Amino acid sequence: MRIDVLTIFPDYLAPLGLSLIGKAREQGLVELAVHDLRGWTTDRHRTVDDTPYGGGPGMVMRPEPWGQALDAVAAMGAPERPRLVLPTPAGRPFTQAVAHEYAALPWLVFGCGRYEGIDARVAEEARERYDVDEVSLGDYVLNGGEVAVLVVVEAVARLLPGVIGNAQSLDDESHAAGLLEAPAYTKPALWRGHRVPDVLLSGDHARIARWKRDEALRRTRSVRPDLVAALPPGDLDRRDREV
Ligand SMILES: Nc1ccc2ncsc2c1
Repeated sequence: MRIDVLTIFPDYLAPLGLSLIGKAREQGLVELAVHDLRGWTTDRHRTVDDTPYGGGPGMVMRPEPWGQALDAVAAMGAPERPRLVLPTPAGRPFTQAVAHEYAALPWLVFGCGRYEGIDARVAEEARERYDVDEVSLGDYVLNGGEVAVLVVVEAVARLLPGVIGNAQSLDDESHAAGLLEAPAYTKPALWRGHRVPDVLLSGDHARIARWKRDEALRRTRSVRPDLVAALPPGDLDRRDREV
């Protein structure tokens, strides 16, 4: 997978060179390039923002540098048509399903907005050369898209074959099968008066699997009933409904 990131704060993306993503890059599983948007400005002050039409507070990112930058990046991988991902509080929810969708793509280009956002014509015009996707990480607002890109890139890259050592762990984690994961425990069996549930020490794999399923259901019903309601009808058996 190729990943390009456009930002006015390239240093914000430095963590992508560490640990998991760093190894994925070393293994050639991910090819990452971070580009400074100011490289496509033409004035002495390298201006990327201006006052908003219609008034209001703050500044809006100018379309010209974005247009030039997106032209240049599209040309780097042509004739492939990349997915342009624009993190924004006004986007569709970024979920584990979207992470899997992205992980199946050959090329992601991320555009990091700042200020009050990017001139709306940039996303419109980019559709000529990109499949454009505005995504939200949740109902809160950051100062820019960079932190959101760090989250999305990690969520996607870890799904790529070979990036996670034990791929099986992807199957049991939260949201993998529409539920939150069961609580996890390790040694010691007794810690500050708190015992590990006996079933996990039983060695009875069928009972353990059932316990994990029950706990996942209980936890999901408690904090994310919306996820239980969204499960396909066939996913819950009669016993599940009794949990
Ligand atoms: N450009 C921008 C600004 C704020 C924000 N908050 C969550 S994603 C995002 C993206």
